[in-house]
Amino acid sequence: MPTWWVRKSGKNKDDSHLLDKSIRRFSTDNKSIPDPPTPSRCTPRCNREFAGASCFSDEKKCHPLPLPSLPTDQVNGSASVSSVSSSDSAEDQSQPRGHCDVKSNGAAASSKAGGGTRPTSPLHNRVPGMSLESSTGRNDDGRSSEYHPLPLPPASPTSPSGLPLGSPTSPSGVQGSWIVGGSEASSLGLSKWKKGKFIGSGTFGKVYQGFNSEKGKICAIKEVKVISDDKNSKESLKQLNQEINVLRQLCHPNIVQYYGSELSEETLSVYLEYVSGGSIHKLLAEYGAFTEPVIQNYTRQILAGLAYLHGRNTVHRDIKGANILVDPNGEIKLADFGMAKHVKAYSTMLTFTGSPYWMAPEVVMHKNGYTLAVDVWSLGCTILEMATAKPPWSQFEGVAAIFKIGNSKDLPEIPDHLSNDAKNFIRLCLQRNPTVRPTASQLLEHPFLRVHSPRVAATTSIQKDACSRPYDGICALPTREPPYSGRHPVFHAIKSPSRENVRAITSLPVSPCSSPLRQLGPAYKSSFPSPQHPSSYAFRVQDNLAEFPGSPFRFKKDALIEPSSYKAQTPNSPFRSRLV
Ligand SMILES: Nc1ncnc2c1ncn2[C@@H]1O[C@H](COP(=O)(O)OP(=O)(O)OP(=O)(O)O)[C@@H](O)[C@H]1O
Repeated sequence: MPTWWVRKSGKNKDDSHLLDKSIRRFSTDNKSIPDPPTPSRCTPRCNREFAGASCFSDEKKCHPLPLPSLPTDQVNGSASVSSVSSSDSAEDQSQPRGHCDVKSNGAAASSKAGGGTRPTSPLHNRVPGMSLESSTGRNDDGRSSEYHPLPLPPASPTSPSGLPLGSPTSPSGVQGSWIVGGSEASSLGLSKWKKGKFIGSGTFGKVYQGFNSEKGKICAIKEVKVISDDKNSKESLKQLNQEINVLRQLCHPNIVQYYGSELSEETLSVYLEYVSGGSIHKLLAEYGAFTEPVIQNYTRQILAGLAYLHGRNTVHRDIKGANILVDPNGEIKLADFGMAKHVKAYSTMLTFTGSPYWMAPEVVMHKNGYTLAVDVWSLGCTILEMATAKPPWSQFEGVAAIFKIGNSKDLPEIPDHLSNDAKNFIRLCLQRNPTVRPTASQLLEHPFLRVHSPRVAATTSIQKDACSRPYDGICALPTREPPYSGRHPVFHAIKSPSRENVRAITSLPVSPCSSPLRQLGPAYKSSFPSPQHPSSYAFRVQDNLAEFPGSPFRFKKDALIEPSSYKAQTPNSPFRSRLV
């Protein structure tokens, strides 16, 4: 057994001075007024953007936002509509799930599997100065990103040569209406994807089911409204754009597949693989805590997705039950990449991002930034969530929990009924020193994930083979020994990055997550409420600051947020706040 399996948690220096420092940053004149408990969804996140690190403090780094309702003459000659969307070729879309052709440069793949030339994706009508990718029309890594893959359904026979100018946009919000962006349908200004039933809302938009009436395929459409001069809309668009930029480069059976995106006058829509089982969070709320074999199976798949993600130097930063979807076969799909970020070499990520209860100590303490290891901590928390149907530290209110995470040596309670392997696994994930936390790839070898049942092994094997198309010409997926074999998983062409020395791929600005959209009314609430936290409460911000009663933590009002929109971060109070 590798030594790190049995390594005790790294000795934790007394970090109270750091926390004190954090606390001292908060002003003391506060008059917070507790709100009544909120029944809203349990997706609390925090975001602390430090001066200089904030997206808003460095506009150049920000993704330009779509400019809604532009005069028609600005729209690249368009007669009436600014529509930014694109298409993967039919080839891409015709692949079964998992056969993806991920394009890192935004360009259509140049050749078919058979060697022929495949139709390229359309160049979109681009609004001057407006890009889904960046202000320069390039990704931050300098690669051109002139267009997105079109949201064509899998198995779509043809690819469009371009979107028509002046495509009519369907009225958003009308169920069953057509959405601009299809292939042949482009001549009609119609998409093959039809917006269907409402699935749920997140902080930054609503999710609908989409249906392709030609192929009978189903997708999920994540949609954000484009509202001129609306800060919330701007924030949501940034967040979704961030998600697009990360997701479009990923292809893994345990990561929700990106199909394409589209910007119309009214909405930014992202087309995603539809995962019908809902989130782990939802399953826990409906059916209660999972048994150990289920936890084991899900954990293995979460780790496979994470190992792939980390192999691309990308950190998810919001791993938790609500962001992990389960399909009817029990396949896990990591979702909600709005917080995800590529890790830069030697860079320190100082954004305070994530959901408090799942947040790693180094994020809370903002010690020298943080790395891929934050996802491993959150995984440990998610395992506890699966085992107890509650987030870890749930006996504490939001800031008290943050205090506990950041300034104590305590571990969250680990249920006694779990096996020793499971307990050991959790403890490894929850080591306070991130440098001794095992990587996702290493954890795949842990005895806890050893497959005892040949059925589970077969399932895992099928999943691994499913996504066999290369990324950038290199197969980035595990194709040899499955991780449960007890040997180190082999990820072709992926080097597990050293946490201290990760190569920069690109760095995309992370939108602050303090969007008030989390606090808004029913329209923004998920159709599936989180289980009530026993000690939940909300609070209101007065002036610029708010604090939890009896807590030294204070939250500065986000520049973009109306004071009344703040809520406390409890497991069922979905707020993101910027700590200063
Ligand atoms: N690809 C998908 N397939 C099926 N359902 C999905 C998909 N993506 C999201 N959903 C569901 O849509 C709802 C909203 O998801 P979304 O990712 O926008 O927000 P969230 O993760 O629930 O919350 P937040 O963004 O605040 O963290 C959730 O109920 C989620 O389970």
